[in-house]
Amino acid sequence: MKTSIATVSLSGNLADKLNATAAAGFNAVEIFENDFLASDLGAREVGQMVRDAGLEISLFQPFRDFEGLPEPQRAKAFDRAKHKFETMNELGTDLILICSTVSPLALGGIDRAADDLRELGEIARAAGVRVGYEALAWGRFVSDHRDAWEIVRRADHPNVGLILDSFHTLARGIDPSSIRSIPKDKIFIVQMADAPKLNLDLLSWSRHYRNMPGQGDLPVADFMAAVEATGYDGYYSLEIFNDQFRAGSARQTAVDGRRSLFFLMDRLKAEGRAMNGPSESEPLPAPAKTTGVSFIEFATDGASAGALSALLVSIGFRHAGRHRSKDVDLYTQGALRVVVNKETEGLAHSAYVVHGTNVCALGLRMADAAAALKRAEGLLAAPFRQPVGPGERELAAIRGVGGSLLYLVAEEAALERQWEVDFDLEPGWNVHAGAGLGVVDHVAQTVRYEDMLSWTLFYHSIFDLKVMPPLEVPDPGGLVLSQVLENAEGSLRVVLNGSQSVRTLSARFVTQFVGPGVQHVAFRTDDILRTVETLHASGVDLLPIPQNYYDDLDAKFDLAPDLLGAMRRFGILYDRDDSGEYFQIYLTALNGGFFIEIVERRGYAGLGAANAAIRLATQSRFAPEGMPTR
Ligand SMILES: O=C(O)c1ccc(O)c(O)c1
Ligand SMILES: [Mg+2]
Repeated sequence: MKTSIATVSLSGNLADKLNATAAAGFNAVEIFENDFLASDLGAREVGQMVRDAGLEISLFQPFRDFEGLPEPQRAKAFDRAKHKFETMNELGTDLILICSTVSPLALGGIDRAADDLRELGEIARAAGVRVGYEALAWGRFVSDHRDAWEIVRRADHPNVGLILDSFHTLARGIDPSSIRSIPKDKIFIVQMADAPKLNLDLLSWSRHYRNMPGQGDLPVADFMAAVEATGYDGYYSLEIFNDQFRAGSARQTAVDGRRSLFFLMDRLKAEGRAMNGPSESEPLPAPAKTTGVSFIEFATDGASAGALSALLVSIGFRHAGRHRSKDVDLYTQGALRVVVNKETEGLAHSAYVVHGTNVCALGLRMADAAAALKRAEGLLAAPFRQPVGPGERELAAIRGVGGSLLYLVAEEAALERQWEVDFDLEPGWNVHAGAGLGVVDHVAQTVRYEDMLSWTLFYHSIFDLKVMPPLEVPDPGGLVLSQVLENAEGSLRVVLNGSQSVRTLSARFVTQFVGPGVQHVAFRTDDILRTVETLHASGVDLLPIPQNYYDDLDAKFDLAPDLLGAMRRFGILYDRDDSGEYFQIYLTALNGGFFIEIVERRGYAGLGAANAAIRLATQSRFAPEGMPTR
């Protein structure tokens, strides 16, 4: 697959955009005219800069309001086009995009447009360039690729072809299978974009809310499958008008873009819907089948480790062993494995220096870690290796949120004897029931708002995680966008939170305290009342929940008085739906804002969204020192 991206999709100046495009490994770039006009380099120099970056120019665009004009505007439009053809020769590209006219002066008629394009095709031929015609979804006379194709067909000129853009076709609900019968040689380039379903006029929707294929709600896979059915082997070029991307990191957006194209193409290959030409690689291993969190690793130092281990012990963990060669301790409870790393070098230490005490790594358990690593690398994740001592296990790892690590732990490696290899363990280290916490229920990572789509794509493309409908949760300081990703069994749930407001707890965690990373971990118990009583006895500070909440629960659900009484006393939150019942408690946050949640599920599949606003309001009242509430 040949990949390309339009400069309009990326932030920064032209040099930033080209560097980001090249670094992400694209073959080519579409030069948006404004990016060229705003550059202080001439066309030849820009062309040279593109080639020096190892890229080609797939397209120069857009050229507006060309077809169907009466004289004298018609002659003027042809003159304008001739001038652009000269610029194209200097840039070193042979393809220009003409988008369907929105001019109030233009006259309709398929043949009139076809005649104009044929005449332009002759001029283009003389200039050694080609023109591609695209139907804008809001075009005045032409707003459907089928009409654009009919015009191109009637123009019947080798230098005139069609440009397809998934947004314009899919946003209007046009069936993409109409593409299948278009001869591939007449498709000059294919532009790819997705978008979330919104009730907005087509133009505003397109100019502000496009996103990478797979990040939105349009059937982009069906569109691409239809293009593949023609045998098309030209560029797939991302053209993403998005306000967040324009403000975000060009490098990140470019990587996301290429990842999204690979992800989509890989899905088509797996479904037998891709062309699979001779130069195409094999499909990647299937999305990694996960089975849960194997371990959690904290980075800390000698001075801060005391508070962390006291917290762990207070909720039922016990110190289970010391690493044989590193300043690393293991804490266990049920099947939970928590690693506390106080090393003074290596990644954990850098993570501590930059972020303070924080979760620097997560071990994800999966059926086939080697295949997962191959898939992750194929989807442009950054692999990570660090030195291991003699005889110690080496786990595959990739970089995740905030530079933290995701260890890809094969089921066999998650078995207990592996801990015995690396650690000097206490007798009975793995049979400690503690306060009844057994497994990790979910892990919540707070990220910058503008990175929400990026991390969603990261998890969704590499692992077998479904993207649940995003939620907006009110915090007293603003809204928090919350995105859950989970596997079919519910054994791995990752929550991504991000907030545009600067005053929410999430935003302050990212900007003032830890930075992007794990803000909370939820452990699961089979008996919330027993767990909460154990915690109470060991003096754990639980987040007190307002009594109003319980009055409301009482009115809403028919709860046994004893149970409701215990919930009131300890601050247990509750939810019930068709799937079952859910109980949650929160510990007050550590300095820096990291906190622990404990849940019990009785069949329940959700994450207690109905309680999130109460919890956030209470947390912001009880924000620890170092986390000012204003
Ligand atoms: O929004 C526009 O005007 C515009 C311009 C060029 C394109 O290729 C496109 O898809 C949209
Ligand atoms: Mg387009």
